[in-house]
Amino acid sequence: MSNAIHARFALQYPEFALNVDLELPGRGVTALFGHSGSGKTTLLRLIAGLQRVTNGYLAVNGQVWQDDQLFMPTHRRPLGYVFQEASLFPHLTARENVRYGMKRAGRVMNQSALNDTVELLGIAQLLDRRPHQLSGGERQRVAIARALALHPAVLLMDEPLAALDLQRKQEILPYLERLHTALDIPVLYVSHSPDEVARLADTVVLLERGQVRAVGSVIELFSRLDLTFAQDQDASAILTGTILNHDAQYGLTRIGLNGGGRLMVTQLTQSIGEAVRVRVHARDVSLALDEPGTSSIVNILPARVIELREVEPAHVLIQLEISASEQQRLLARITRYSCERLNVRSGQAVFAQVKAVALMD
Ligand SMILES: Nc1ncnc2c1ncn2[C@@H]1O[C@H](COP(=O)(O)OP(=O)(O)OP(=O)(O)O)[C@@H](O)[C@H]1O
Repeated sequence: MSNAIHARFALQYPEFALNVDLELPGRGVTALFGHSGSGKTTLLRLIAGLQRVTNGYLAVNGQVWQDDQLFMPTHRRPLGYVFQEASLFPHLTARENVRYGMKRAGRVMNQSALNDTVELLGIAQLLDRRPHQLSGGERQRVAIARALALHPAVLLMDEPLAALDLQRKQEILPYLERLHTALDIPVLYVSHSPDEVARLADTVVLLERGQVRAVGSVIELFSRLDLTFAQDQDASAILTGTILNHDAQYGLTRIGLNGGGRLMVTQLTQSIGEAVRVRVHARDVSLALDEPGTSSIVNILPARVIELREVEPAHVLIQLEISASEQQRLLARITRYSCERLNVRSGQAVFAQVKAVALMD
């Protein structure tokens, strides 16, 4: 089902108004992204039924959870909710906490589904421990397993990494990354971190002051010059491709970009043919009008200038198209001086020189 969640809510606080009408996909991770106070948590709580407004409408997989006549209470909604801090029962082991989730669902999760969840979150070694014997990241993984044990129709996550330090975040991210491919239910993931969104999201809802500013694929929204992602110091674009080969002698991996073009990155562990997403920061991309000859930069991609925008007095952000058929876009951040010297204009054919590439999955 392409659009499995339909949510329409209007809410008015003395100093804040939320007004959304959203159709969201039935699979993959949808990030609810926005700055502090933009209404992310409020929207998640409305979907969970933890907060109630009149005239709201919510349907998940064709099942109405709220309309003018009906308001399904939270405990009857088939959803999993993961909070900023794992709210595990302190007197129960991790296994008992997960089983509690199953019992609450009123169903017995079959052993193989349970094993899959335990495997997905890598918690097999932790099942006999109590919450105080787990790190913050481990507790969150158990909390996610418990939420999944409810057999939810949707998994709601409210900044599940916010309470963790950087090291714990790094530990848990690979488990969260698996969610978009492993689960066949939608995940709504509240975040105010572009890094997390770039790594984890398939779809993004960008909220600004309680309004939906944009909805679309993470790839599309990151490369748009008019949105907050590109206006950030860490502006970046996301490219998709597959592993072509590894060069053990130089410790490099070659990636074939979807739609054409190649990128060389430091050696990866993925096998040949595997799909990967890479993130390229705008500050790591420079432009040349002619194909550069001898250069220490190995990644040079033919591109076409789509759009330019001044971001600060001294810099210009440029959106480049690498492949028209696959909608592969790059961002380049160059000085206004260089931009004028090269006389960069939209529609122009250029060469993008990519200094560094971060791999995401
Ligand atoms: N019960 C309430 N009464 C009045 N105002 C509220 C109430 N709850 C939230 N707000 C206001 O609504 C706005 C949105 O809050 P919300 O928690 O949804 O934002 P958020 O995007 O999740 O922010 P953060 O990233 O800081 O958690 C804020 O300005 C907040 O002060």
